[in-house]
Amino acid sequence: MEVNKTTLPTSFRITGSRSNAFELRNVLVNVHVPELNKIQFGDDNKSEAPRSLPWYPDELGWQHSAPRSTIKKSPAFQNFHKWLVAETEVGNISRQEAVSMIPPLLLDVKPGHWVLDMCAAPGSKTVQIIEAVHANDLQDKTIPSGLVIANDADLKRSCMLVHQAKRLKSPCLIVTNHDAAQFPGVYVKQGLTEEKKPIQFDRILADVPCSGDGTLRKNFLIWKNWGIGSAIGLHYTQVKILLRGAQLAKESGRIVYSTCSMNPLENEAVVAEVLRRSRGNLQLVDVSDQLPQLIRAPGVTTWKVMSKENKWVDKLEDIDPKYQKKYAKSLWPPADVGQLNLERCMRIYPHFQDTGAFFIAVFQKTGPITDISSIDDSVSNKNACDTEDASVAETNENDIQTFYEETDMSNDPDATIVDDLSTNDAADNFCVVPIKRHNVDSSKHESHKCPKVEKLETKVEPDEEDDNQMGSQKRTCEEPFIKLETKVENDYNQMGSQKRACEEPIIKLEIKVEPDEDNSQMGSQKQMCEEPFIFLDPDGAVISQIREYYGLSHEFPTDQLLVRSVNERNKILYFVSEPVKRVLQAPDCSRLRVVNSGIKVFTRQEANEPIKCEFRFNAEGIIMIYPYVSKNRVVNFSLDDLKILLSEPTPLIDRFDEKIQKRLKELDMGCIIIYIDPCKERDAIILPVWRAAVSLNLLYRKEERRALELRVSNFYQ
Ligand SMILES: C[S@@+](CC[C@H](N)C(=O)[O-])C[C@H]1O[C@@H](n2cnc3c(N)ncnc32)[C@H](O)[C@@H]1O
Repeated sequence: MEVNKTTLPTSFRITGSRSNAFELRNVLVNVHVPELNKIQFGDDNKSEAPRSLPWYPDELGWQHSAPRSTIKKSPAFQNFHKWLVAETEVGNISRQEAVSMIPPLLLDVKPGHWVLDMCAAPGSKTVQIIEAVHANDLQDKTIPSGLVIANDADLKRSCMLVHQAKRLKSPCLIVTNHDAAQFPGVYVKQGLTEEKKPIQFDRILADVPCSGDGTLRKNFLIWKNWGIGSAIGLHYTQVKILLRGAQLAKESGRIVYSTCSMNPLENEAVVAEVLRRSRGNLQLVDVSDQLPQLIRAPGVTTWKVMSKENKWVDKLEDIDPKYQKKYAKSLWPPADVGQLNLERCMRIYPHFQDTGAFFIAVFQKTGPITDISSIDDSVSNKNACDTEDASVAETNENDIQTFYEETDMSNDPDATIVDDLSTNDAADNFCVVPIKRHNVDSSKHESHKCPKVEKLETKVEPDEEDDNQMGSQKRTCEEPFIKLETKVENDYNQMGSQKRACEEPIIKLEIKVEPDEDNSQMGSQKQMCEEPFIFLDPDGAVISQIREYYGLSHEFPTDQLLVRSVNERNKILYFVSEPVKRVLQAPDCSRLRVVNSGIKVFTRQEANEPIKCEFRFNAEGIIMIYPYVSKNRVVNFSLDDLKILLSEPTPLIDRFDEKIQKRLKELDMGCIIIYIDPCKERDAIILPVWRAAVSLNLLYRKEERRALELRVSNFYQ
């Protein structure tokens, strides 16, 4: 308990599948850590320099405990902090609680896997999953082939997730917004055949809402609001979510269940109940040999339930009969608890290795999980934890809620929300949900545009990539019928750059409607933004123009390019992986509330002078598409040339060395790729650049530019 009163160290991960992960780790190890080690802090003169988490693979997980005052005082720490912030902004580093890194590692995701992250927001673990799906990108230089569906019942939080995951630029991701316990089954095409089967996943993560008592070290409200009722109520939701996950897993698929709670009612009791309901078709996996340096305790096999009167109760029958129906029988250990291998679950306590607390159970599916509704429920308290009859379930859910509301407020999300959701760390804490049924009906498609998240608002400078100075229309909802006056307030919310879901400009735009356009859809502008994903004809005019101009190889699957507006002058072409395409094209895909998918690969460019190709590369997709582009539009730069490119927004071509000038002058105005091979141990830098009449313009957002500048300055150290 004493450890829970101390400050939690800050932890972060260097993203593992990115080309520069090892390079960044080397900068940390060789540049920052030695500098920080020179500084002595505190009374005991102990260094608080970052140290790697011994159990995290490849030395890519880190932790440091320097207090804010230290960071402020020390220039070395400030440098380190600046580096951390810049690399975090562009997605090369993720701030994440150390224990929260464990479930995705045990999920054992492989490239090409289909993965469902059931309760995914704000997305720390989704990011790890995406990294694992992309682990072979570097070796193969192939188009990633996996599928990651990241789902959350809370739309606002789904949008935070979009923002978070977007930095990884993955064409494999679909973000959805459903109650995980009712995640819809959609029929998808099997391989190359036309046969369609209900979607099933190789891997499922159920990082469920919980009471959050494992986050006591950073979430002070838990101290105040914790009560016995929250776990009892959440147990029900957790069983439903995990059962649905088990159903959606492929046979032989793996499911990881996790909570940031230490309470057996939310952990072993849920695991035991789901094992019972799966009738031998789920097994707990022994993961004791994995992450060997991680100190952990086994799952417990005995526990009690505390009654409303604050008395420990050994079995349901000992509860006052008039309240018995308020408790699920599955809250108590089942009679066969000894046979369930609950000791294979993993408990991490704060004092083990200076972290928060966490619970993890890893399952393997060995056979079909019978339709839950047909399971005989005679063993458990049918009333309290049944999915057979929705109305019964709902009544009981509400009963349990009301019952505990009388004495404590721990189920009130407002009482437990941390007050700052702007960092992952803080958002990680937001685990407690109201026990009330989510009003999410997958058959009804009310608007699922991301609402504005006031706290995430940020200013985007006018020289942002898509607001570039080249006279193009502002990045709006891609809707064709609105022309923005050039003077716009560039005040966007920070939810990522994909307008449809999350990038609603905070509207202070003067809009001018072109009178001669078809305005029939104007009334439903919102609707427009929710247009389905429209795949382009690979032999159509748009793709032919791009293919010809950039010498795009036929190996590049242009049939995975899509637009998100019915307008012919589509502004942005997105790319999705083949499995994502299969899902988006499923006949019943409309059952899925898709919040976001696809990475931007091409953007329509308008220029003052005639240009041969209307589309330029987009920074989001450049690394993926580079191997497929003819070298005719690629210019090799040295690090010195790169420094000139970064020295100002639009450096004149004449400033570069003569060879480069000559090469640039051979190329007509339009988009080019700059390729920099800094040295053997480092990965190439590949940049989209606009070659204007007399100058160059790096097509990067300012955060990306800042991180690149820092990286270049590190090359010179
Ligand atoms: C513990 S947090 C998830 C943290 C996340 N996995 C991560 O690593 O960033 C639990 C999440 O579950 C969501 N949630 C609550 N009830 C849900 C439900 N019935 N279905 C799906 N998501 C739910 C909450 O909105 C919250 O974002």
